[in-house]
Amino acid sequence: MGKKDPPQLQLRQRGSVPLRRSTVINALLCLLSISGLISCSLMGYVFGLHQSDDASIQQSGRDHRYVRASRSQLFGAAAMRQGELPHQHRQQHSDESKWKTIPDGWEHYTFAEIRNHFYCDEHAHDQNKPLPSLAEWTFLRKQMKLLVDPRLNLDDPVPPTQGYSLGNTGAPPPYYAQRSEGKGRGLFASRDIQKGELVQDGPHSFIVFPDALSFRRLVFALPRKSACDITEWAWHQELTPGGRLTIVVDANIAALMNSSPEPNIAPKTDTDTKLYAVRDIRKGEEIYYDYNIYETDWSKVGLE
Ligand SMILES: C[S@@+](CC[C@H](N)C(=O)[O-])C[C@H]1O[C@@H](n2cnc3c(N)ncnc32)[C@H](O)[C@@H]1O
Repeated sequence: MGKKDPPQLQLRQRGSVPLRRSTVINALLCLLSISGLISCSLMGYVFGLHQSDDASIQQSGRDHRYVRASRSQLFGAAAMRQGELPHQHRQQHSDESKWKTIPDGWEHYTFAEIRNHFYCDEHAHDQNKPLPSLAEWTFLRKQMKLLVDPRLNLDDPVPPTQGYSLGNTGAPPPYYAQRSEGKGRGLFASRDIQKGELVQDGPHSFIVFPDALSFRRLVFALPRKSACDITEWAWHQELTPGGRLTIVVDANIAALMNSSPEPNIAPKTDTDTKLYAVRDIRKGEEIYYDYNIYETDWSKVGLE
C-alpha cells in the first residue's frame, strides 16, 4: 500500500532496457577480445613467440649433455623480469625495456654484450647488495638443473645459504657470508682455521658448464641481478692437467669469496679445485683467494 518497489525490482520491470545494455556490453567485449587477439599475435610475432617449442634451443654435442630449453622457458624468465621478483630491489635503470627482454641473437652474445645487456656495471658498483636469499639460491639452482645440466644433483643437507657439505661430511665449510666493506658481499671464517686445512672443496660446490651456450641460456633465464651475479661469480680453469678450459660457478655462498693479492687460502696446483689455508686464519677474518691464478679471457671459452 503506497510502498514503492525497491530500486532493483523497478529496473527489472523496465523489461527491454537491461537486454539492450547487455547487448551493447557484449558487443564491446567482443570488439575488445578481437583487438586483444590481434595485438597479442602482433606482439608474439615481434618478440618471436610465434615460433613453436619445436624451435627449442638445443645444445649440440654429446647425448648425455643434451639439454632442451624451450623458448617459453626463456620467455618465462623475461616475463618474470617484467614484474621483478619480490626480493629484487626496484631501481631505475637507463633502459628497462632492454634488459627485461630476451634479445634476438642471445645465443651468440659475448660476455661483454651480456653484461651490457643487463647493465651489470651498475650492479657491480652497488655496495648495498643484500645476501642472496634461500629463495634466490633455490631458483638459481632449479634453472641450473633445467638449463645447464639435468644430471646435476644439488641435494645437500647443508643449505646454499651456509655453503655445502665440505668433503661430504654433512658439515658446512668454515665460513659464513656477510657484507664486506667496499667489496659487496664476502666470506668470513666461522672459527679459527689452521694452516693447511681444507677450506673450499670446489667439486662439491661448483657446477660445470658444458659449453658457452649453456652459460648464455642460464643468464638469460634469470632475473637481472642474478644474471649479473653469475657473470661476476663464474670463472674458467682447466679442471685437470692439460684438460680444456671450462666455465664453472659455485651454486652456494662460496660464490661470494673475494680476491686479494695476499690470499689466506690457495690451491696446491693450477688445476686443483680445492683451496687450503696458507696460514692460520682467525675466526671473523675475511677469507680470500687470488683470482689472478685463473684465466680471465672469456674468448677462450667461446664467449667472444
Ligand atoms: C666472485 S665475486 C665475489 C662476490 C662479490 N663480492 C659479491 O658481492 O657478489 C667477484 C666480485 O667481487 C668483487 N671483489 C672481489 N674481490 C674484491 C676486492 N678485493 N676488492 C673489491 N671488490 C672485490 C668484484 O666486484 C668482483 O667482480
